[in-house]
Amino acid sequence: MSRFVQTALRSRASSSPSSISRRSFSSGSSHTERKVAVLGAAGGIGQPLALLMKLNPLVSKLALYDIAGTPGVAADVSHINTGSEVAGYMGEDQLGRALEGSDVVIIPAGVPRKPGMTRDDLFKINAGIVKSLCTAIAKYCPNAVVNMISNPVNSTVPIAAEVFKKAGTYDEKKLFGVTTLDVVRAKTFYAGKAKVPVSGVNVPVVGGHAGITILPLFSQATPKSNALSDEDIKALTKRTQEGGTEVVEAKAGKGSATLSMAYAGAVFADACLKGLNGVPDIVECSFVQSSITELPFFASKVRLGKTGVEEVLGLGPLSDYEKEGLENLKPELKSSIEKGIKFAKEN
Ligand SMILES: NC(=O)C1=CN([C@@H]2O[C@H](COP(=O)(O)OP(=O)(O)OC[C@H]3O[C@@H](n4cnc5c(N)ncnc54)[C@H](O)[C@@H]3O)[C@@H](O)[C@H]2O)C=CC1
Ligand SMILES: O=C([O-])CC(=O)C(=O)O
Repeated sequence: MSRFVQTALRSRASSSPSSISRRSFSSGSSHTERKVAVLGAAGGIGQPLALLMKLNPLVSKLALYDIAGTPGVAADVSHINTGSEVAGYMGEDQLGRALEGSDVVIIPAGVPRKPGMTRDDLFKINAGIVKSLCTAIAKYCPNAVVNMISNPVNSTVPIAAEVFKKAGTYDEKKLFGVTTLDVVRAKTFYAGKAKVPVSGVNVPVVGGHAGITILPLFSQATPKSNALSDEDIKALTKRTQEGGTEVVEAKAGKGSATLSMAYAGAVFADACLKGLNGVPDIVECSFVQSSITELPFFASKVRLGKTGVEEVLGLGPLSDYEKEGLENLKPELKSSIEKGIKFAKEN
């Protein structure tokens, strides 16, 4: 079992981060030392996410953990001449050291979907993986901000909350389900249909992260477009809700979104780091503990700050179509949340 070879590769380039990285993940104080750990770092999401975090000037230490494959990924990423120090950790006996001192822990560990599966079909395997990783987080870096990518997010976030509660370390301000890919897709699809430059587009996406629980609020999209009919909005909503399935089917058995997810995960982690560093007015959508509906967890816009969630923002005015979508998603989201809580309580 423990033939795990430790690999701690350290590279600290003396040069400052490249201009590319500065453009990609901008501003904020880059002087605060921040450690980011990626759990599942050798996977389809983990590898490009490790690359993008290595390009982020706000990161000073990058810990790459997986049950296999991290020595190669860490060696590779560590040669990039940006300022952060990279270390690879492999196997459970090295998890503690990977986590110690982390400010942000990103979790893309677990199995992805194949065609014909729902995200909930991943519960059986991923629930246990998330539970054990969160148990270690509670022990080794209880104050870290946690970015949960592993599916089904609608259940894995409640599992994490229960694990932290049991350990006495739960801080609802520090637990985030990463729903940024839904926003990324909504922006791209809206810009394409409305024929506006995507760089200026914003679309809030609320609810959860599976099928109809993903509710893009195109009525609040900016810039406003008068070119879109009700039918266009319905089609954009459906495409956003099924964006993950579109990729799963296109990959035809070779997994789900990895590159766009790594991008989305890097955008969200960058926002968390900026918030921690005191950069004002950082707002992103995320699946968090919430009281804006009757459900205990809900995705909406949140303001990020020095302690994590500074404010959970309300839903704002909804169109009739969105109001209907909101009511329709609640039963499924409620049952996914309850499934996660039940699992964590019984295991
Ligand atoms: N939140 C979101 O928007 C999205 C979530 N996902 C989810 O992200 C997860 C990962 O997807 P991929 O990277 O494509 O899968 P993958 O199979 O390519 O990579 C998963 C990695 O997790 C590792 N792993 C398994 N058990 C582990 C453990 N106990 N500790 C640490 N690492 C462990 C594996 O060794 C593997 O390297 C899936 O659950 C997928 O559904 C995927 C896309 C979007
Ligand atoms: O669809 C999947 O299984 C992966 C995922 O969450 C996404 O791409 O949004």
